[in-house]
Amino acid sequence: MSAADEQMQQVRSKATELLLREEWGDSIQLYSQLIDLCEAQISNTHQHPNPDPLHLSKLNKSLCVAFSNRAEARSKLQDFTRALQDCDRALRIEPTHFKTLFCKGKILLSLNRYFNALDCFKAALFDPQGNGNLDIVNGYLEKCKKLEFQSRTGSFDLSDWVLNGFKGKHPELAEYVGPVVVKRSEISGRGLFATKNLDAGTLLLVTKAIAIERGILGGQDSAENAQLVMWKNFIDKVKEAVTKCQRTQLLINMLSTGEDEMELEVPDMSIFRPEIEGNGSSNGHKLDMDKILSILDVNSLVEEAVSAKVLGKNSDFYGVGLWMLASFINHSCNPNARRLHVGDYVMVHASRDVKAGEEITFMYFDTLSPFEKRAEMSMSWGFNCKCSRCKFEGAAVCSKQELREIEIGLEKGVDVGGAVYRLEEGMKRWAVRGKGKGYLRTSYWPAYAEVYGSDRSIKRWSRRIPAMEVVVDSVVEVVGSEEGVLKVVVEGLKKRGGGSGGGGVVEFERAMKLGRGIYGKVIKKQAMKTLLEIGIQDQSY
Ligand SMILES: C[S@@+](CC[C@H](N)C(=O)[O-])C[C@H]1O[C@@H](n2cnc3c(N)ncnc32)[C@H](O)[C@@H]1O
Repeated sequence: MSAADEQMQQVRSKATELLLREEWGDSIQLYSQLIDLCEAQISNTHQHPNPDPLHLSKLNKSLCVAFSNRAEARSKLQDFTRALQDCDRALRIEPTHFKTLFCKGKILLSLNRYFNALDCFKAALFDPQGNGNLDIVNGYLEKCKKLEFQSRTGSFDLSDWVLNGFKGKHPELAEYVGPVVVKRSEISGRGLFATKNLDAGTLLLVTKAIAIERGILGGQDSAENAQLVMWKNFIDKVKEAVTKCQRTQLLINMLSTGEDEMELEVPDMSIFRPEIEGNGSSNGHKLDMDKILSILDVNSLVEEAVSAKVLGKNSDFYGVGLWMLASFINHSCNPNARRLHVGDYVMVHASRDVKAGEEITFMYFDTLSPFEKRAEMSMSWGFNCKCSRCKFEGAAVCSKQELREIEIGLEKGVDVGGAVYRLEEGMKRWAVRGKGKGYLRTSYWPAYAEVYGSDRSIKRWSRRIPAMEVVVDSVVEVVGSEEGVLKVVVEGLKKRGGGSGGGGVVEFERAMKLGRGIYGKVIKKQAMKTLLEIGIQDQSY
């Protein structure tokens, strides 16, 4: 054995040992050395007048395996762009190399490039080693097919998981871009718009977080600290994601920093489709950390644990993340969409019927509150809300003083029934009708909910204030389906002893429609029925 061969042998066995010990960073270094040694030897051999074909073939085999193993180590460190480059270099030497095809398939799958992943797993079956791993490869093939179908058609079904109380591993999801397009918005900068008429519950998009950080918050002081630590970790994760993937960097750079939004470019929808290949690594590009921090301030979302709330569990769970296409959705206090967090994915669906061309909006903060409170929350988000409801309530000068008095009364603990009555009478005097009435009822919904939830209040006020169903319908017209509203409807059904087969059939149907707006069509009708019936029976709901 030549000295060069011996040196290669030593580096190879050390690199393999590190790979087996899962010391990814160090094994990458050694495989890089091995690759250099192999390439130098191959080039030397080619310079020989009579190169030994057997030796050359062995060297090529070694080079292919070194690229393949370095790809595996890089993929473990989520450095997918460079891992894919290694896979391609290995496959140029040996196009059916099983281990490389398998590794490349798995990387493409985690990048949500289902169709390309499918091709890799299919090709892996042609390698003799593929036959030995038939079950595993077939398992991946099936998974790719399922996700590719979901991503193409938007057919998701979360019924079993939801009915199971959101326990256990969440279902596997594909990314999906539904009937939506990014366009210039009258609210601010760019926004997302419906490309066709949609009914409540229609799925609009499913997208995986660029980065996410979760934790459990303790009491007041420790909660603030925990939140700060989580925010720092989250920034580090985003930084890492941007460094490792140029596509991520390009996408993040398209997001708003909250300033000069009218100047921002309107992206083509193709950039949100995961099948579009990124172009190389982001090495050499300088990160503008100040810009990224502003982008995170403006676009990060806190996970809403809808599942926990609906089941009556109030957890200290907190999660913050960045989801790309969802970042183009503007806020409105008159929203028509909701988001549901499932694992690292966010699913956005219509929370009421939406017309083609209408802007898709969801709420960044609680909109079941009065104008002034919403204005404060909007300012803490760094903008002055320009939605239709805020424009209406901001301009309703005649009623402002009286509304303020109602609010102060509620803060001081006056009889809520009296406050609701005063508001309803006020709206008659101010000639507020239609949607305007819905806007104000929504702003004071917690007071209405308290009245409808209390037997004593209802007994006293029911003849002087509108029926619960009337108010629910007008509030839903404004904010779409909402958990707090559903809760009041379910409470009403409970009191009547109603279920799907009980007395309140119309009320049950109303609850079903609300449920669909909250969860979307990803929960099938029968499962929604069962979920509501559980809620009606559950004392803690
Ligand atoms: C997540 S981005 C939404 C997409 C953004 N319009 C864009 O062009 O990228 C959030 C930013 O959009 C603007 N925005 C969202 N909703 C708004 C609203 N209701 N009124 C005014 N500005 C809003 C604010 O500048 C906010 O910081």
